[in-house]
Amino acid sequence: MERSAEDVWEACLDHIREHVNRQSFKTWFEPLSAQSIEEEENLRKLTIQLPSRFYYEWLEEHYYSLLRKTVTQVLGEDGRLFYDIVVEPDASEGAESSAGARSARPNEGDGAGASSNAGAIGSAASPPQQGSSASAGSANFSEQDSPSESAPDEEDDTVRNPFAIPGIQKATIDSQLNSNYTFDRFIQGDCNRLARSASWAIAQEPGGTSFNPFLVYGGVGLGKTHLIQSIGNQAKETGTADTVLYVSSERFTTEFVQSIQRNRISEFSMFYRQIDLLIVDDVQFFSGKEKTQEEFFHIFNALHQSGKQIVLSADRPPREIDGIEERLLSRFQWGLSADVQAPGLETRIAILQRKAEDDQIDLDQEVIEFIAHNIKSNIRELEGALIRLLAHASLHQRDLDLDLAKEVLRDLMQDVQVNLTIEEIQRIVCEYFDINEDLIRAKTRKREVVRARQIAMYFCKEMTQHSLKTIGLHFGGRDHSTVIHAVKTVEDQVDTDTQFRDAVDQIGRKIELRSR
Ligand SMILES: Nc1ncnc2c1ncn2[C@@H]1O[C@H](COP(=O)(O)OP(=O)(O)OP(=O)(O)O)[C@@H](O)[C@H]1O
Repeated sequence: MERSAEDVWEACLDHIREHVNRQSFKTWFEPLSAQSIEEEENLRKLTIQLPSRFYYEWLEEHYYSLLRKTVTQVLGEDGRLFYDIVVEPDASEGAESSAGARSARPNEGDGAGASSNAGAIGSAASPPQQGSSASAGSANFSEQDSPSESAPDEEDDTVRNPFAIPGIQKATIDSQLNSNYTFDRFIQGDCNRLARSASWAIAQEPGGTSFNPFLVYGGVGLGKTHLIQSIGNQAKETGTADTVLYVSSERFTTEFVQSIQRNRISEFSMFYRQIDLLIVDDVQFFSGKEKTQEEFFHIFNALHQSGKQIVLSADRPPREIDGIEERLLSRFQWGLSADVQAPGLETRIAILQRKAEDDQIDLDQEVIEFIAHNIKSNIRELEGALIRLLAHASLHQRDLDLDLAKEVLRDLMQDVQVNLTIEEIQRIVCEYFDINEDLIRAKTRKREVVRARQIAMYFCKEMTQHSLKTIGLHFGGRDHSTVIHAVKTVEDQVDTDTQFRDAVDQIGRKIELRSR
């Protein structure tokens, strides 16, 4: 008799339960539910529902192999696991896109915070087959043997309204916001007080304060994206802005270039002029891109003149951003610029406590304090330490106690290469393969360039604390799923190809030597 989706997923859960600890199981697997089981093209496809995009990213990063093995065990070699991210409650429009998500072409409506999406895990030894997607948070993989990468941005031809939800006729704009980035989850401290207060004021009355534009600046992983997205989420929730859009400057640039290629500049420009609250992350990436700056300048003026709110972030004060035209730089400073700094001890403790609470992790205060005492530079590292601790506890079936924290942090300290930058890794990898560095940031899919790009992404993930998003951005605006795919491709090939493994080892040693 055919087994129902629930039965199949139950069998999967039984298998998973044996391989993770109780805490991890409760946190990451219990909230998932089976949606459907289908036979298609000789594949047995089990679809499960995930409560949020965050789950998708977490499962992909931490439990990919386990899920792959589980699906093989339960469904056989032809088994495939698909994800469907449940429509988030505030996204009423998402219901329509949810239905279309699994049949949509890759990257239709691509973007963080889309209300639905789906990804796939293949049970065979190869990386997952293509999962159709309506969100940047979804899987979107290419074949293992293919030299091409899965770079959703490159395949997207929906320039007309890049952020519209597919299937909806009127210009319903998907805000691209991550619903986890809220004020509620943002811990205030001396390091971010001004930026946080100004953000809150703006969210109450977008365009109605003198903080327009509002620019948040500061170093890596200090909460800029979280804060500026909180403004968008809050404004949407309380209805102070109808049309909110979050976009990275890299994504803006890519869409702009595509609109030129497709002769659709006026549509591009019209699209941005409809936004009531425009949030642009990492504006330093506009540096040196004259045409994009010009377009952004006009959009900025149009929005500002009609009282619309503009929120920006940068990794340094506006005056220090090179390669941006003076007229744009001066506009960046019209309103308010506020910095975020590295958090002090109390704030670090509060952040860890909050994270543990949100993720329902039982953590002793002494463990929290130990992490907070030892990880000082940025909040992403702090989160990284907590995640690592969870992963170790889960993988080695250990208690989350101080002893484990000490072991894990020692490893972490050894792993993090001091001052190692993404650019440095790109340079070393390109030198090794004797290719021009610009190529790995360009769109070329030549086999040798793709290989170098994937290896460089792999080392950026392994040896720096940058987020997948940031790594992707440094490789010509690729998104985080491309980085995940690159890392898996390299890991798989290291396992099967000794020549390739030697090359990766040698590059790893070169990076280590130069980064000390
Ligand atoms: N004050 C805070 N309270 C709670 N979580 C925070 C805070 N600041 C940052 N975080 C968390 O730290 C992580 C990194 O933050 P975020 O991505 O916003 O940093 P960023 O400054 O934009 O970094 P980058 O420059 O690399 O883009 C996120 O998961 C975010 O939720």
